[in-house]
Amino acid sequence: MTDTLHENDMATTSQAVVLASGNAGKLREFQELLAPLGITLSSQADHDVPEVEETGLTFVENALLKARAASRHTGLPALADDSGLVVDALNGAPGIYSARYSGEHADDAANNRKLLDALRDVPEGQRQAHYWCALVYLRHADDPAPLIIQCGWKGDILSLPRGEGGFGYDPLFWVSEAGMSAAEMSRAEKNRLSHRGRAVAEFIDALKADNA
Ligand SMILES: O=c1nc[nH]c2c1ncn2[C@H]1C[C@H](O)[C@@H](COP(=O)(O)OP(=O)(O)OP(=O)(O)O)O1
Ligand SMILES: [Mg+2]
Repeated sequence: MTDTLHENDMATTSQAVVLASGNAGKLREFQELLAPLGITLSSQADHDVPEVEETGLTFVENALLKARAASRHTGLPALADDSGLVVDALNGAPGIYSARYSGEHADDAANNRKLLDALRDVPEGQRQAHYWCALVYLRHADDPAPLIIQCGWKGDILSLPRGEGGFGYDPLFWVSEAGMSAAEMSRAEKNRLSHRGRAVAEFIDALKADNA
């Protein structure tokens, strides 16, 4: 990701985009990741976008639903992220249900407890997982050719939480090449390695090509 602006970035500077998410952790990461581009990111809460039901069966379907609803409501281009944790030993659960794993209005702590419980009898060495991020950008609500980027991030599920940073399942997500959990990383380190950070880097390139 570049941190300087070039001439042909002008079309992307001061571009108003709505982030179709109600997740404060995601919003913070997106603001950090997109700040160098001069994109003015507002959250859907700023526009009173009603929450859309995530009825898709894949991350990408849900990201499309969220982006379309936010763009329709605001008249702005919309960026949505549908993401979650895919655990091999659980046949891919919690997957698209990651946010709702322990109930419809689940919080991160309850979801983490449920994950630890589900993996109680799964030994070290069999606790592989990956985060997945589907990023969708709609130029307008009826955009037939959205920008779609998907990235994963491999890790292992710990038996006890570690670290205070990040959000969601980060305290249980061990990244062996970094020797720490995602919640022990600096924000910059997580953004450099993570599913979302790398998807946003690819998105920035795609947006530049789109605006060129
Ligand atoms: O980097 C991450 N670090 C930790 N946990 C993460 C991460 N990325 C996704 N996750 C978890 C959080 C939530 O349990 C689910 C996302 O669910 P997802 O529906 O995409 O988001 P959400 O409902 O929290 O907000 P919204 O749909 O309004 O964007 O995956
Ligand atoms: Mg959601």
